[in-house]
Amino acid sequence: MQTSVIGFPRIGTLRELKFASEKYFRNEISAQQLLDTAENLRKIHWTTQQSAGIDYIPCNDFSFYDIFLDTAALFNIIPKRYKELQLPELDTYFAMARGYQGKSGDVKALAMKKWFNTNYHYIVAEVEDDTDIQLVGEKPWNEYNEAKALGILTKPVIIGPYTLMKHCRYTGEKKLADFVDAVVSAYQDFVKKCEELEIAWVQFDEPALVQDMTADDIALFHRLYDELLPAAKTSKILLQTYFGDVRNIYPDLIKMDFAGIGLDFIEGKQTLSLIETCGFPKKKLLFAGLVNGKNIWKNHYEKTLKVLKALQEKENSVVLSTSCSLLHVPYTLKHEDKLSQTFISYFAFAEEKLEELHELSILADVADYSSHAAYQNNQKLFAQPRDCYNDAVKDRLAHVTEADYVRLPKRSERQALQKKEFGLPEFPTTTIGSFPQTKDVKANRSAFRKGEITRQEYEAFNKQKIADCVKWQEEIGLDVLVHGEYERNDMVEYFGEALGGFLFTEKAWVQSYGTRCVKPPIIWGDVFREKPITVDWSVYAQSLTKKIMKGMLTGPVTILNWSFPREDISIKESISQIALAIRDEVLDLEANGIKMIQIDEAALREKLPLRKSDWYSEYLDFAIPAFRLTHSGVKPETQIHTHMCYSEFTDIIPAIDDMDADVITFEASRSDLQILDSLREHHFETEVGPGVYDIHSPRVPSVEEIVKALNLMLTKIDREKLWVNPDCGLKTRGVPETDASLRNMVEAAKQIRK
Ligand SMILES: Nc1nc2c(c(=O)[nH]1)N[C@@H](CNc1ccc(C(=O)N[C@@H](CCC(=O)N[C@@H](CCC(=O)N[C@@H](CCC(=O)O)C(=O)O)C(=O)O)C(=O)O)cc1)CN2
Ligand code: MET
Ligand SMILES: [Zn+2]
Repeated sequence: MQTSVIGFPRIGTLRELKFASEKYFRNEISAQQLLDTAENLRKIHWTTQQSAGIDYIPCNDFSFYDIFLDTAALFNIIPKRYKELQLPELDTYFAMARGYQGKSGDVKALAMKKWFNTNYHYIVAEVEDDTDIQLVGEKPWNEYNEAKALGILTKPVIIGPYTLMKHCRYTGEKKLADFVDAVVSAYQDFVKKCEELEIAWVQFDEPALVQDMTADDIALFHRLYDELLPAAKTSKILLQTYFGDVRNIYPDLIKMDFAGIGLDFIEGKQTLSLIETCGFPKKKLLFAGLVNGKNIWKNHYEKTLKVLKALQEKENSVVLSTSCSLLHVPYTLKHEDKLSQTFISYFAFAEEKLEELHELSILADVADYSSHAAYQNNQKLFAQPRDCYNDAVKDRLAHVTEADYVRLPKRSERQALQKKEFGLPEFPTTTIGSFPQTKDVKANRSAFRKGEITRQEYEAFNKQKIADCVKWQEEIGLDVLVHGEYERNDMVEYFGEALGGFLFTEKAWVQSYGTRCVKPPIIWGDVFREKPITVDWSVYAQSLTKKIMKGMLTGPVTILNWSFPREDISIKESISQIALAIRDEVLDLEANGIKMIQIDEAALREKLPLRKSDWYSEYLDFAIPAFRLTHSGVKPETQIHTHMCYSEFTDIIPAIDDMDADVITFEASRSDLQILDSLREHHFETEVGPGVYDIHSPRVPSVEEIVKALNLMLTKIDREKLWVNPDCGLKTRGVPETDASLRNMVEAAKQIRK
């Protein structure tokens, strides 16, 4: 059986691309040096896949920032304001991704959005009325030729026309429909170019097919491909889907002229039954996504082989594939020196998944695989009990009652009490929690980890940072302060390290956006809190100021969503366990004099199931109560804040209000402020701080700009409910821009109060 990889991590085993790109941004290396690093990485990634015996190796899955933006740029979808900067091609690209403030002008970055149900983010390309969509780039073929020179024949990957069109923003009068002809002809040119180079296979990624599709969507899909497919005469087109099943369009797909169709058998709940009921054409290749591209547990060979055998019995031509790009898992287990072999034996990262693909493809071809060592070893692993259960946790969860999910008194009463308690000015100013994670902060943590300094020295340094941060915030004139989160590497990894039941890794980085990576902890067993986690830091910070210090926690849904979850118990059970652990922390903070506590649920909206029909039954019905469980035990005067990274919750506003927080801050500055209309429409009760500026870019917002944003907000939100804050934490920012931005923000709040 042949094997295929949808996409491979591009950041490098040890994040070489991240470090090179950041050096380039700081003008420490030249563009050529960055390009060289990239070329070298691609070489390693291709040869690694080749030596693992992978048959369909992707190219053009490499990206300096994001593959969606790459596809847009390939087709000249570049807004005028970036072209007008007249920068070299690479810098125009980075200007779209990161914004640009310099000699050539001042433009914000394009919007960034989460990529389906992952913690990866793509850049939302903008189509303007006069955007002339056509093939202008060379990237896929440069990479193809680069691999070819190494003796490796690859399949170029691009975002397919349907997903591209559905995920672009149309900023002028013209709508999606007005660009269909241009898009078709641009993709036809793409295919032609592939044929000129005698490329055997081309992969069109169409994850948008796993979302609910209307009749219009299906018609659009036909419109695009019915004209495009005839252009492919010698090159074969693989229609690749992932993150779910394609139930709305499957019967159409199998009738269309694709040479191969890639389906997700991991998240696609109905994939198998679709094949069973509608069949799969014998003359097409079925790329069966059976090796999980999103989680890090070893593949259970017995289960996978059963599916493969069933597909083979029906005489399908099957290529074994990953369920999605391996971009979403870390690169390799090789550098995990501190995890014991027992733990390691349960995991497979990207490199190890190549091995799984290879082993499975061999087993699938033999009649009796059960006598093979690879199979037997795998069986042994899954047969032995894992040391991961904790009876006390199970018992506690069993005794949670309905009342534990309800905070009293009701919010409107609490809000009145809290107004008196805190005596804050109108439009209180605050931040989301983290302050710049400067070099010294990371170096201190790194030295502590390597055992170069003592715990006392490590903590003394962080305390000094906190003290400086408190002083800094007082000087800027912020109303509600934070301690700055200097002790945290990442908001989720930090709690993962502190909670029982979690494992953490050393080098298992996964790209989140651009050069930014996360190291998701692994939920190994039942989760519990051993001892207070954040209390000392918060109490210390509060002792330094008369102003209110917000305690800072991460909520259970986000901790779960940004970790690698267990596969042996339900997500709901894991989330509930984490909720109880966070509840203990909330109550300890309160008992130690912390009067405002923010429980971040940055990822709550992010993991909403891709199909609306699953939203409540499979998610919100337990995610929202889990959040309430964390804070229902506090006094009426204690103010509970939450923070969400995306404002795109128009369609679940009642659910968000139902979290029963007193205040919510969220990201609104990169998107339009439509959300505000919806909040009003739904009589949203929670006080709100829609971010007044974008922290994902180094650009400093002017006072006027913020005043304008606030004035607009005031047309939609009651004045006694509006907070003033950036749209997310400041950890990725530098000190100078943070200082300037926050001062402008406080000044803007003052002007508005007048
Ligand atoms: N988990 C998670 N998901 C999220 C977010 C988030 O904050 N967390 N935010 C949203 C946006 N995504 C983001 C993802 C990552 C970062 C981010 O800042 N990542 C940092 C890494 C943070 C971190 O853990 N840093 C480590 C340091 C790791 C490191 O590079 N160490 C060096 C050594 C450093 C030294 O000696 O100076 C090394 O290992 O080589 C630490 O502080 O301890 C980065 O990529 O630069 C920000 C936002 C959505 N998803
Ligand atoms: N409190 C966190 C911070 O400020 C929330 C971040 S949401 C990604 O960094
Ligand atoms: Zn955020």
